[in-house]
Amino acid sequence: MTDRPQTPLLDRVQSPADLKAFSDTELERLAHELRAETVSTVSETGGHLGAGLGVVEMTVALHAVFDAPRDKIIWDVGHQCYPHKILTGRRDRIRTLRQKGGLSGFTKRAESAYDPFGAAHSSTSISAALGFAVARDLGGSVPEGLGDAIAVIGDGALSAGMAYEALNCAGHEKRRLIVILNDNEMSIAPPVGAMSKYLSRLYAGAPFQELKAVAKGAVRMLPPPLQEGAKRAKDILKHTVVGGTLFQELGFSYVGPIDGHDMEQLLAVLRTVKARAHGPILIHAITRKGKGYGPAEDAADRGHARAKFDVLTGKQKKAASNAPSYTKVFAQALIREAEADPRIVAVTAAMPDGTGLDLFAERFANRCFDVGIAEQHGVTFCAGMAAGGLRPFCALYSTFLQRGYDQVVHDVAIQGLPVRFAIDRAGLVGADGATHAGSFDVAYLANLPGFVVMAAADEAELVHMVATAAAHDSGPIAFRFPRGEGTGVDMPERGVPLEIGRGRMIREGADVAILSFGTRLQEVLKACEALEAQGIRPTVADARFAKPLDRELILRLAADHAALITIEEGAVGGFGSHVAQLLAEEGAFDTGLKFRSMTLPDAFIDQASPEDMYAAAGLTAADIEARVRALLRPADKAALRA
Ligand SMILES: Cc1ncc(C[n+]2csc(CCOP(=O)(O)OP(=O)(O)O)c2C)c(N)n1
Ligand SMILES: CC(=O)[C@@H](O)[C@H](O)COP(=O)(O)O
Ligand SMILES: [Mg+2]
Repeated sequence: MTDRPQTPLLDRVQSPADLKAFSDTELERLAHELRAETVSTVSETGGHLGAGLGVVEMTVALHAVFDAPRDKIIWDVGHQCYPHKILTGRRDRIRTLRQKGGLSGFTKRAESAYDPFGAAHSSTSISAALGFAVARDLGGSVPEGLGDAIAVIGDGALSAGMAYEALNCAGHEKRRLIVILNDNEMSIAPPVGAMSKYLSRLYAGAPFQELKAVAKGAVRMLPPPLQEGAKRAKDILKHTVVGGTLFQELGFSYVGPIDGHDMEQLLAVLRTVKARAHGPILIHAITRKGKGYGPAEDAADRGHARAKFDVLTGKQKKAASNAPSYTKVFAQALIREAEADPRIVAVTAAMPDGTGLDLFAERFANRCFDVGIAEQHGVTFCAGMAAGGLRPFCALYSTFLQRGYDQVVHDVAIQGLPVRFAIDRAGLVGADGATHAGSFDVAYLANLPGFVVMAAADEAELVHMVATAAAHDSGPIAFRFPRGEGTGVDMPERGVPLEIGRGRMIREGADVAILSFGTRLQEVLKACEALEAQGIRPTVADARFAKPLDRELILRLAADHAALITIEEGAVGGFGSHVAQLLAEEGAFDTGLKFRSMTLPDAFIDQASPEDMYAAAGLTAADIEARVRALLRPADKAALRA
């Protein structure tokens, strides 16, 4: 535990209502305390740091001016919500963030009435806020009441198509709706794209400088007509920026740019907007990611996410690694393939570090594309490049690929285009919890005609799968691998393409066959040791492919064993379901084969360590052992041995 900061004002806050009694000067001091409390918390828990530090003043000002939970404050992504959680009655549990049984690292409806809408994937806030605004206007009813709807969205999140769909609809609806654009000129990596440049231009000029200069007189900076009444609000708001803005063209009143760390200015703007605004209004606040904590502010990622760290130095407390991460192995394998094949290109959707494509970009700057938070575009962009004769690798987290599913079906699969999907963060990911679990990709890809779907059992297998994907030109292909370290196996210099649809035998036994798909293989092998000690001899195979299935291998396992168990790090409807379908079609059950499919349960699993999450999912070595024993009742075992 670190030395906790002194927080006399914060100590008086049980709920946002307590902020109403504070003077503006006290609110400013409260923000300092809240920032210190946030740093201290994340130093103990790890988690998302920089984004929360950047909205400390905004959080205080919003809660001081508006009346949550009646007013709905919707944080986009939710990774910046720790200060909000501290102010909304969760300070006593804040140091349980992202841990088993603790607070979620994101906003979550089940956790608090102050989290009116859950998030963790980006760019949903404006749509959700507009939904609340319509519910308010059309007589919807919720226990806390329905007041203002306020979306706080980052400049990075504003690169996603969904945000524009919402702005477009909100501008048309003309309902009172407040959107705060928290512009810190950062995504996780530096932001990309023309929109980002446009936002910079909006505040690069004189107006923001003027606002800064007169920060102390922020009320006066608001165009007088705003104070005069609603009928001229639109005009007033327009004057804080030179010329019209895209947002105005979309039907929003535009206020800004304002200094998102200047409490006086924030309070003045929010109070005026609250009192006067009609229709949709966008407040453009300029902030700095990591604000107020040197080691975060000075970091290239402005302290986006951190392991536990020392507050004084910012040094993170990371466990030493025993093996390279799957992500790095993927990136290096892709670089090797790309050295040999100039047609290989790679796409990331705002996650260059997370997907390892930062390494690829260092080597092949003009063959690597960061499209921003735009998974849908990223998928179709790859489809276009594939149609044009390139060999695109679309590197996405499993959970974010969900965003691009229609594009996968309509633009890639139906056209049979050879897009290579490198699916990182497959399976349960730990502290980010259910929103980030890579549970569904096998289920939603292996049902698509023409798709090849692979899962790596270890990092050497991953290298071969990268090579397999590079060589596969006849249609779409996907390979999945988990977050974190590999197993430490010997690594090949370069991958060798696998035969499509062929699994591999790991060990020959007799009593039961275990067919593994993905990295649960390590748990299977551990279970086998325990089973051997009890006189049970399992056969183990690594399926490698969920599609096409290795029919020959599976039918042989079924024929040679009384029982067959599949195991995977994916939801029901994935690999095991396809195996069951094959066995049923081939009549394997008619001859009495016992079959079980071990998958993730039909439930969303809350955050914990990956190990605890897999225990909750019933996919550990002990679970496998128990499943085998339950299947092979003593009578069966005796018969098998005879
Ligand atoms: C659909 C989706 N893609 C990718 C991510 C990963 N992600 C989380 S936060 C983030 C950056 C968001 O940038 P911004 O909205 O500007 O917020 P900031 O962190 O700068 O405050 C990204 C890419 C995500 N959460 N959701
Ligand atoms: C908020 C968000 O979506 C990302 O910051 C995510 O938490 C990154 O996850 P990894 O740590 O697995 O890269
Ligand atoms: Mg940002």
